[in-house]
Amino acid sequence: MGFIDVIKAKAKADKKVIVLPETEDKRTYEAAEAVLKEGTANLILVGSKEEIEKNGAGFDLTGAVIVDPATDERTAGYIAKLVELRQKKGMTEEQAKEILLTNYLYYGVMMVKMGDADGMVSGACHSTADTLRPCLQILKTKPGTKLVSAFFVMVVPDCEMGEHGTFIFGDSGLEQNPDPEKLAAIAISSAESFRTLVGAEPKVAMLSHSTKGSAKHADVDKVVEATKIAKEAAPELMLDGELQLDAAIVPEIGESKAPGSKVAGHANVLIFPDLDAGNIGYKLVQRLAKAEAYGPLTQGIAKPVNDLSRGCSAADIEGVIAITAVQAQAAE
Ligand SMILES: CC(C)(COP(=O)(O)OP(=O)(O)OC[C@H]1O[C@@H](n2cnc3c(N)ncnc32)[C@H](O)[C@@H]1OP(=O)(O)O)[C@@H](O)C(=O)NCCC(=O)NCCS
Ligand SMILES: CC(=O)OP(=O)(O)O
Repeated sequence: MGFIDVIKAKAKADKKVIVLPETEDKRTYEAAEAVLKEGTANLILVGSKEEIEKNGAGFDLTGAVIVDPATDERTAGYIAKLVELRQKKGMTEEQAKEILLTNYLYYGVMMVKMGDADGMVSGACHSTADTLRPCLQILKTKPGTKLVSAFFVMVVPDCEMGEHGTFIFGDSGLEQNPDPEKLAAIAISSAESFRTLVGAEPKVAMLSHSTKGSAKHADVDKVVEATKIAKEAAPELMLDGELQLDAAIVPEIGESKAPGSKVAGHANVLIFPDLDAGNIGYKLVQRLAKAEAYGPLTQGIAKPVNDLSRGCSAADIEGVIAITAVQAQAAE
């Protein structure tokens, strides 16, 4: 079985409730129909009942629960809770009401916060900033974590590198220019995500345009420092840097450029030095190597809420729903 089939089987074994707030997008219904048919999750669709009936016409949504914020009896409680959570940021009751009645992403996040759903998937027709901001503001980081970051699971066809073609790319979605401490935190979280989702031992490469001092620049120094911090914080983790991409994943190049490294040539978790590299890198592999790309998935957050690219397909949404359900199982 491939990566996503294993994830779907896990999701089915202990079904979770996932919220889909993008009820204006046809791909949401296409994905919802497939998820309900396969039984990977129970679904809540958030939006105006009339709009959902109109936009979802022609799809079999049997079993999906429709939640209309304008009429749902929980809305008043969500408004009060949002005010309580964001009062220090100046949020008034009128503002909270306006947000929750008009922005279904905020409503979906409040359903997760209040325990009325186990996770949320959004981002097919909203930018990453608009998708993740409500999660960061309302759900916050999970205990023991200071940083939320984002990663992709990449499944490259006909590839023996990584974990038989499966990799995690981090951060490819959220932290724009992480300093060494943040880069180290992204690496450690990405290793944990790899264990949870791929079920294999992570081998983490801290990527750079330099391998073991072959180039000199402040950008290289940042990755060297991040590698040092990560090794100190997680000495048991197989992690090395700074490594160029070829040295990280091609065994013979790893051996020649970084002899003696346990990670070089065998990395399955790739940590990019900044979001430019991470976001461009995942899209290159997705589009040119025709890899499956699931994400941006979040890590370090209190409850699972995951993003999508606006370029995603319904099958990508279906995959991310199953992954979100498995993250919810793991968080229990
Ligand atoms: C996600 C993002 C929107 C957050 O930044 P922002 O909108 O400027 O929001 P703020 O900095 O005001 O942060 C909002 C809240 O989230 C928190 N936060 C922001 N980044 C965080 C992180 N990485 N981890 C934990 N909390 C974070 C802040 O502390 C703040 O909390 P508060 O409001 O309770 O004080 C921003 O990092 C971003 O735009 N990232 C790039 C996304 C993108 O375009 N990706 C490319 C496509 S995938
Ligand atoms: C992940 C990502 O790049 O998202 P989008 O394509 O929506 O900007």
